[in-house]
Amino acid sequence: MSTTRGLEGIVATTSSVSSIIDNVLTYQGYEIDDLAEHASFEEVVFLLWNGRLPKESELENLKAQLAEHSDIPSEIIEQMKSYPLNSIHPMAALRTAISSLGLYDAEADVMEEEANQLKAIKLQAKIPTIVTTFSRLREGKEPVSPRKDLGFAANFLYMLTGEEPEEISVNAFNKALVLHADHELNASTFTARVCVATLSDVYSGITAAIGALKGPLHGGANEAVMKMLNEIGSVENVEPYIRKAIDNKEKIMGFGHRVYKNGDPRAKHLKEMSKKLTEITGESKWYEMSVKIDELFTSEKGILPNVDFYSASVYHSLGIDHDLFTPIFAVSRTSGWLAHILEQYSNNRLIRPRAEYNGPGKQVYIPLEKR
Ligand SMILES: CC(=O)SCCNC(=O)CCNC(=O)[C@H](O)C(C)(C)COP(=O)(O)OP(=O)(O)OC[C@H]1O[C@@H](n2cnc3c(N)ncnc32)[C@H](O)[C@@H]1OP(=O)(O)O
Ligand SMILES: O=C([O-])CC(=O)C(=O)O
Repeated sequence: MSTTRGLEGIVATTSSVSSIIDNVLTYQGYEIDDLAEHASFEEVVFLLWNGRLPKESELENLKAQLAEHSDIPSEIIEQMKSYPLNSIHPMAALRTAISSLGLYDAEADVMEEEANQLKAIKLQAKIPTIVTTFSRLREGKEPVSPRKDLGFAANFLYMLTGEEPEEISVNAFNKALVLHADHELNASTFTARVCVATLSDVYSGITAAIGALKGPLHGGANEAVMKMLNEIGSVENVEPYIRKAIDNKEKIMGFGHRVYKNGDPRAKHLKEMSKKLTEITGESKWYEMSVKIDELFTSEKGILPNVDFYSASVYHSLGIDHDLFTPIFAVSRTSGWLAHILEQYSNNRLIRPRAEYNGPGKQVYIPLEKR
């Protein structure tokens, strides 16, 4: 047996959900550049789950279903009120609340295809409400109920603030959701597939995936980028900060990728959005600092920014709390996780690789009193 650290380069499944070939990312054959430019998040959800773009009536139907299921059980709100609201990370709250949500779905363990499709709708519809409810509760405010007449992106921003968002914010947020929706066999998606391949339920799969996304080497990096930008504080401080980090062999968050060695195709869209939004907020420094970090780190190390790097200044410009960046990633990626979960069920086999043993040789048991 031979091993590959971190399963690098190992092809672990076939999938038609998304692909990364020659640095080009596609969802069901549609290039990300095209989708980022033209598609609504709801269209992308339909695409990922059905393998084709929706017709107008199909899109309306999906939107209506998402709106219909967007309220969360009052028990979940009550439970959230009992969380230690001001000391926990919203990703921990989200992981717990999604797991609890399964308790209130009488069909959680029903394995028929139709039941699983309905669970997918419910989860996609409710995850924004959970994230925004948590955010409101910890601010000591009443949760804002979802508005059935707003689209997915607008409704999220509305539930967060209680105010109808401006079109420019909705468009930017929609594009960010589209860009984060799926990404082949990334760590959290693989986690979801491993979980449901035991024929465990959809809620377990999404809960497991949230746990994997939370880490700073994966989805948690977007919040870590904003922390770094805050620490640096000004464009002048970029160079000494980054040079010191390079000398100390520290990681620069938001850079590097297991698959993309020539750059993440999503980053340019977020960079452009960061430029526009920071100009509007009058806080161009976040964009300028990001560009300077990018130029310096790329030229010194040849390591390029990933999706998490410029998304930090984008979300900050939308007025979103920094520790909600990763939950927002989860709101979008739930669509991809669900597509992969449904695909896994449709052609399932238990996922169970091997480990090469490197522990001690044969040992003889020594009774406790003689050790
Ligand atoms: C949505 C997402 O999940 S995108 C990724 C988000 N994560 C981050 O931004 C965290 C920072 N980046 C990283 O930690 C890594 O680049 C990962 C985890 C994304 C990819 O890891 P791997 O594929 O294992 O890359 P690996 O660690 O082998 O990197 C190769 C070399 O580049 C270095 N490197 C990679 N990324 C970085 C970075 N961000 N900062 C500094 N050095 C880095 C590694 O230290 C390693 O150097 P070495 O060969 O001298 O040991
Ligand atoms: O694919 C990966 O390893 C990480 C990533 O960029 C994502 O999940 O979007």
